[in-house]
Amino acid sequence: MTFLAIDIGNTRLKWAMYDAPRPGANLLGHGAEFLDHIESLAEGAWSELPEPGSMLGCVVAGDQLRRRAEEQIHERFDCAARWVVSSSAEAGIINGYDHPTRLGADRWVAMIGARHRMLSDGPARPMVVVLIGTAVTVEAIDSNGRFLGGLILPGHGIMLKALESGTAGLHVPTGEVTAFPTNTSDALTSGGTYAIAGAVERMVEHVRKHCGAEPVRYMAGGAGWKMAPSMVSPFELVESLIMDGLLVIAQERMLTN
Ligand SMILES: Nc1ncnc2c1ncn2[C@@H]1O[C@H](COP(=O)(O)OP(=O)(O)O)[C@@H](O)[C@H]1O
Ligand SMILES: CC(C)(COP(=O)(O)O)[C@@H](O)C(=O)NCCC(=O)O
Ligand SMILES: [K+]
Repeated sequence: MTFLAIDIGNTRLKWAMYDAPRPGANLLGHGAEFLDHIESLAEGAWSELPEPGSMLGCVVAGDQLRRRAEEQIHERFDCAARWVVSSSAEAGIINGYDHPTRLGADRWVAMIGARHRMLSDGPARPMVVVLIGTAVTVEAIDSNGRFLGGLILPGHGIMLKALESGTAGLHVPTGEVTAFPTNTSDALTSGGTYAIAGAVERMVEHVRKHCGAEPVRYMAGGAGWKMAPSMVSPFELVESLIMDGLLVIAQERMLTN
Protein backbone atom coordinates (compact mmCIF):
# COMPACT_ATOMS: atom_id res chain seq x y z
CA MET A 1 0.00 0.00 0.00
CA THR A 2 1.66 3.21 -1.18
CA PHE A 3 2.18 6.10 1.21
CA LEU A 4 2.66 9.83 0.59
CA ALA A 5 4.62 11.85 3.19
CA ILE A 6 4.55 15.67 3.12
CA ASP A 7 6.55 18.23 5.14
CA ILE A 8 5.50 21.87 4.74
CA GLY A 9 8.07 24.26 6.20
CA ASN A 10 8.22 28.05 5.98
CA THR A 11 10.25 27.93 2.75
CA ARG A 12 9.38 24.73 0.87
CA LEU A 13 6.96 21.82 0.69
CA LYS A 14 8.88 18.53 0.61
CA TRP A 15 7.10 15.30 -0.44
CA ALA A 16 8.07 11.65 -0.78
CA MET A 17 6.11 8.66 -2.06
CA TYR A 18 6.88 5.20 -0.62
CA ASP A 19 5.71 1.72 -1.50
CA ALA A 20 4.45 1.13 2.07
CA PRO A 21 3.71 3.10 5.28
CA ARG A 22 6.63 1.73 7.29
CA PRO A 23 10.23 2.72 8.03
CA GLY A 24 12.61 1.37 5.42
CA ALA A 25 9.93 1.38 2.69
CA ASN A 26 11.16 1.90 -0.87
CA LEU A 27 11.12 5.45 -2.16
CA LEU A 28 9.06 5.72 -5.36
CA GLY A 29 9.53 9.44 -5.91
CA HIS A 30 10.27 12.66 -4.04
CA GLY A 31 10.56 16.39 -4.57
CA ALA A 32 10.45 19.88 -3.08
CA GLU A 33 8.54 23.00 -4.16
CA PHE A 34 8.95 26.54 -2.90
CA LEU A 35 5.66 27.57 -1.25
CA ASP A 36 4.78 29.88 -4.19
CA HIS A 37 4.71 26.86 -6.49
CA ILE A 38 2.43 24.54 -4.54
CA GLU A 39 -0.39 25.02 -7.07
CA SER A 40 1.66 23.22 -9.72
CA LEU A 41 1.92 19.92 -7.78
CA ALA A 42 -1.22 18.09 -8.95
CA GLU A 43 -0.64 18.71 -12.63
CA GLY A 44 3.15 18.72 -12.36
CA ALA A 45 5.35 16.63 -10.08
CA TRP A 46 2.47 14.46 -8.83
CA SER A 47 0.86 13.80 -12.22
CA GLU A 48 2.76 10.55 -12.86
CA LEU A 49 2.61 9.18 -9.28
CA PRO A 50 0.54 6.15 -8.30
CA GLU A 51 -2.48 6.73 -6.04
CA PRO A 52 -1.30 6.70 -2.40
CA GLY A 53 -3.08 4.24 -0.10
CA SER A 54 -2.71 6.86 2.64
CA MET A 55 -0.86 10.09 3.39
CA LEU A 56 0.47 11.84 6.46
CA GLY A 57 2.13 15.22 6.72
CA CYS A 58 3.39 17.92 9.03
CA VAL A 59 2.77 21.64 8.50
CA VAL A 60 4.32 24.59 10.30
CA ALA A 61 3.60 27.15 7.55
CA GLY A 62 0.07 27.99 8.70
CA ASP A 63 -3.53 27.02 7.92
CA GLN A 64 -3.65 28.75 4.55
CA LEU A 65 -0.67 26.77 3.27
CA ARG A 66 -2.17 23.58 4.67
CA ARG A 67 -5.40 24.25 2.77
CA ARG A 68 -3.53 25.01 -0.46
CA ALA A 69 -1.69 21.68 -0.11
CA GLU A 70 -4.97 19.87 0.61
CA GLU A 71 -6.45 21.31 -2.59
CA GLN A 72 -3.60 19.77 -4.56
CA ILE A 73 -3.94 16.43 -2.74
CA HIS A 74 -7.68 16.29 -3.43
CA GLU A 75 -7.31 17.44 -7.02
CA ARG A 76 -4.89 14.65 -7.80
CA PHE A 77 -5.64 11.82 -5.33
CA ASP A 78 -8.55 10.18 -3.51
CA CYS A 79 -6.82 9.74 -0.15
CA ALA A 80 -7.70 11.75 2.96
CA ALA A 81 -5.28 14.49 4.03
CA ARG A 82 -3.92 13.81 7.52
CA TRP A 83 -1.56 16.00 9.50
CA VAL A 84 0.45 15.27 12.62
CA VAL A 85 -0.24 17.38 15.70
CA SER A 86 2.40 17.24 18.43
CA SER A 87 1.00 15.41 21.45
CA SER A 88 2.18 14.46 24.92
CA ALA A 89 3.64 11.14 23.71
CA GLU A 90 3.93 9.22 20.44
CA ALA A 91 6.13 6.50 18.91
CA GLY A 92 8.67 6.43 21.74
CA ILE A 93 9.01 10.19 22.35
CA ILE A 94 7.58 11.85 25.46
CA ASN A 95 6.91 15.55 25.01
CA GLY A 96 8.40 17.79 27.72
CA TYR A 97 7.01 21.01 26.21
CA ASP A 98 4.90 23.17 28.59
CA HIS A 99 2.08 23.00 26.01
CA PRO A 100 2.81 19.85 23.98
CA THR A 101 0.54 20.77 21.05
CA ARG A 102 2.37 24.07 20.54
CA LEU A 103 5.58 22.29 19.60
CA GLY A 104 6.21 22.54 15.84
CA ALA A 105 5.01 19.32 14.20
CA ASP A 106 8.19 19.13 12.10
CA ARG A 107 10.31 19.11 15.27
CA TRP A 108 8.12 16.41 16.84
CA VAL A 109 8.19 14.19 13.76
CA ALA A 110 11.96 14.63 13.33
CA MET A 111 12.55 13.51 16.93
CA ILE A 112 10.39 10.43 16.34
CA GLY A 113 12.37 9.61 13.19
CA ALA A 114 15.64 10.16 15.04
CA ARG A 115 14.70 7.92 17.97
CA HIS A 116 13.68 5.12 15.63
CA ARG A 117 16.93 5.46 13.67
CA MET A 118 19.07 5.43 16.81
CA LEU A 119 17.34 2.33 18.21
CA SER A 120 17.80 0.44 14.93
CA ASP A 121 21.52 1.21 15.12
CA GLY A 122 22.14 0.23 18.76
CA PRO A 123 21.25 0.83 22.41
CA ALA A 124 19.26 3.86 23.62
CA ARG A 125 21.32 7.03 24.12
CA PRO A 126 20.51 10.70 24.55
CA MET A 127 20.16 12.65 21.30
CA VAL A 128 20.64 16.14 19.92
CA VAL A 129 18.50 16.65 16.80
CA VAL A 130 19.13 19.75 14.67
CA LEU A 131 16.91 20.99 11.83
CA ILE A 132 18.42 23.65 9.57
CA GLY A 133 15.47 25.09 7.66
CA THR A 134 14.07 28.62 7.52
CA ALA A 135 14.62 28.60 11.25
CA VAL A 136 17.08 26.40 13.13
CA THR A 137 15.89 24.11 15.91
CA VAL A 138 18.09 22.18 18.34
CA GLU A 139 16.33 19.46 20.35
CA ALA A 140 17.51 17.57 23.43
CA ILE A 141 16.12 14.08 24.06
CA ASP A 142 17.26 11.82 26.91
CA SER A 143 17.92 8.09 26.58
CA ASN A 144 14.34 7.26 27.67
CA GLY A 145 12.97 9.25 24.74
CA ARG A 146 11.95 12.25 26.82
CA PHE A 147 12.13 15.53 24.86
CA LEU A 148 13.80 17.78 27.46
CA GLY A 149 13.45 21.00 25.46
CA GLY A 150 14.93 22.73 22.45
CA LEU A 151 16.28 25.96 20.99
CA ILE A 152 14.83 27.99 18.13
CA LEU A 153 17.11 30.43 16.34
CA PRO A 154 17.02 32.29 13.05
CA GLY A 155 18.28 30.41 10.01
CA HIS A 156 21.03 31.79 7.83
CA GLY A 157 18.68 33.58 5.45
CA ILE A 158 16.77 35.33 8.24
CA MET A 159 19.99 36.40 9.99
CA LEU A 160 21.30 37.95 6.76
CA LYS A 161 17.97 39.67 6.03
CA ALA A 162 17.91 41.12 9.55
CA LEU A 163 21.44 42.48 9.16
CA GLU A 164 20.72 43.86 5.69
CA SER A 165 17.57 45.64 6.78
CA GLY A 166 19.05 46.98 10.01
CA THR A 167 22.27 48.47 8.62
CA ALA A 168 23.43 50.70 5.76
CA GLY A 169 26.54 48.82 4.70
CA LEU A 170 25.81 45.09 4.77
CA HIS A 171 24.45 44.41 1.27
CA VAL A 172 27.02 41.93 0.01
CA PRO A 173 27.13 38.56 -1.76
CA THR A 174 27.39 35.27 0.14
CA GLY A 175 30.92 34.59 1.35
CA GLU A 176 32.95 31.69 2.68
CA VAL A 177 33.06 30.26 6.20
CA THR A 178 36.51 31.05 7.61
CA ALA A 179 37.97 31.28 11.13
CA PHE A 180 39.24 34.84 10.60
CA PRO A 181 37.07 36.60 8.00
CA THR A 182 38.79 39.58 6.33
CA ASN A 183 35.92 40.89 4.17
CA THR A 184 32.24 41.71 4.77
CA SER A 185 30.87 38.74 2.83
CA ASP A 186 32.99 36.20 4.69
CA ALA A 187 32.33 37.98 8.00
CA LEU A 188 28.53 37.66 7.54
CA THR A 189 28.55 34.10 6.29
CA SER A 190 30.97 32.95 9.00
CA GLY A 191 29.11 34.90 11.69
CA GLY A 192 25.81 33.18 10.85
CA THR A 193 27.35 29.76 10.57
CA TYR A 194 29.27 30.00 13.86
CA ALA A 195 26.25 31.49 15.66
CA ILE A 196 24.36 28.30 14.80
CA ALA A 197 27.36 26.02 15.46
CA GLY A 198 27.92 27.68 18.85
CA ALA A 199 24.30 27.29 19.93
CA VAL A 200 24.30 23.67 18.82
CA GLU A 201 27.50 22.97 20.75
CA ARG A 202 26.05 24.50 23.90
CA MET A 203 23.11 22.11 23.61
CA VAL A 204 25.48 19.17 23.09
CA GLU A 205 27.27 20.22 26.30
CA HIS A 206 23.99 20.63 28.20
CA VAL A 207 22.84 17.15 27.16
CA ARG A 208 26.21 15.57 27.96
CA LYS A 209 26.10 17.09 31.42
CA HIS A 210 22.40 16.45 32.12
CA CYS A 211 22.36 12.87 30.80
CA GLY A 212 25.93 11.87 31.69
CA ALA A 213 26.45 10.30 28.28
CA GLU A 214 27.61 11.32 24.82
CA PRO A 215 24.53 12.18 22.72
CA VAL A 216 23.82 10.74 19.29
CA ARG A 217 23.78 13.74 16.92
CA TYR A 218 21.56 14.02 13.84
CA MET A 219 21.12 16.96 11.48
CA ALA A 220 18.52 17.51 8.75
CA GLY A 221 16.86 20.33 6.78
CA GLY A 222 17.38 22.06 3.45
CA ALA A 223 20.59 23.79 4.53
CA GLY A 224 21.91 20.99 6.77
CA TRP A 225 24.62 20.00 4.29
CA LYS A 226 25.97 23.57 4.43
CA MET A 227 26.09 23.65 8.24
CA ALA A 228 27.30 20.13 9.06
CA PRO A 229 30.99 20.70 8.22
CA SER A 230 31.22 23.67 10.65
CA MET A 231 29.95 21.86 13.76
CA VAL A 232 32.24 21.38 16.75
CA SER A 233 30.92 17.89 17.56
CA PRO A 234 30.35 15.96 14.32
CA PHE A 235 26.72 15.50 13.23
CA GLU A 236 25.36 12.74 11.01
CA LEU A 237 23.39 14.28 8.14
CA VAL A 238 20.10 12.40 7.75
CA GLU A 239 18.19 14.30 5.08
CA SER A 240 15.16 12.04 5.44
CA LEU A 241 14.65 12.50 9.20
CA ILE A 242 11.17 14.08 8.93
CA MET A 243 10.01 11.63 6.25
CA ASP A 244 11.37 8.76 8.40
CA GLY A 245 9.37 10.09 11.34
CA LEU A 246 6.19 10.24 9.25
CA LEU A 247 6.77 6.60 8.19
CA VAL A 248 7.23 5.55 11.85
CA ILE A 249 4.01 7.31 12.91
CA ALA A 250 2.07 5.93 9.95
CA GLN A 251 3.16 2.41 10.84
CA GLU A 252 2.34 2.87 14.53
CA ARG A 253 -1.09 4.22 13.73
CA MET A 254 -1.54 1.56 11.00
CA LEU A 255 -2.89 4.28 8.77
CA THR A 256 -5.53 3.15 6.37
CA ASN A 257 -8.20 5.08 4.60
N1 LIG B 1 18.92 23.31 -2.98
C1 LIG B 1 19.31 24.18 -2.05
N2 LIG B 1 20.50 24.77 -2.13
C2 LIG B 1 20.89 25.64 -1.20
N3 LIG B 1 20.18 25.99 -0.14
C3 LIG B 1 19.02 25.46 -0.03
C4 LIG B 1 18.50 24.53 -0.96
N4 LIG B 1 17.33 24.16 -0.55
C5 LIG B 1 17.10 24.82 0.57
N5 LIG B 1 18.11 25.62 0.89
C6 LIG B 1 18.20 26.49 2.06
O1 LIG B 1 17.58 25.80 3.11
C7 LIG B 1 16.62 26.59 3.77
C8 LIG B 1 15.26 26.02 3.61
O2 LIG B 1 15.29 24.66 3.85
P1 LIG B 1 13.97 23.84 4.06
O3 LIG B 1 14.35 22.61 4.79
O4 LIG B 1 13.23 23.70 2.79
O5 LIG B 1 13.19 24.83 5.03
P2 LIG B 1 11.73 24.76 5.59
O6 LIG B 1 11.55 23.37 6.16
O7 LIG B 1 11.73 25.82 6.64
O8 LIG B 1 10.78 25.04 4.47
C9 LIG B 1 16.68 27.96 3.14
O9 LIG B 1 17.41 28.78 4.03
C10 LIG B 1 17.45 27.77 1.85
O10 LIG B 1 18.33 28.83 1.63
C1 LIG C 1 10.39 26.60 14.77
C2 LIG C 1 9.68 26.53 13.43
C3 LIG C 1 9.36 27.94 12.96
C4 LIG C 1 10.63 25.89 12.40
O1 LIG C 1 10.11 26.06 11.12
P1 LIG C 1 10.91 25.73 9.77
O2 LIG C 1 12.28 26.28 9.90
O3 LIG C 1 10.93 24.22 9.64
O4 LIG C 1 10.13 26.33 8.66
C5 LIG C 1 8.41 25.64 13.53
O5 LIG C 1 8.72 24.39 14.03
C6 LIG C 1 7.33 26.28 14.38
O6 LIG C 1 6.62 27.17 13.95
N1 LIG C 1 7.19 25.80 15.65
C7 LIG C 1 6.16 26.24 16.57
C8 LIG C 1 6.75 26.83 17.81
C9 LIG C 1 7.55 25.85 18.64
O7 LIG C 1 7.97 24.78 18.15
O8 LIG C 1 7.77 26.13 19.82
K1 LIG D 1 11.17 21.89 8.38
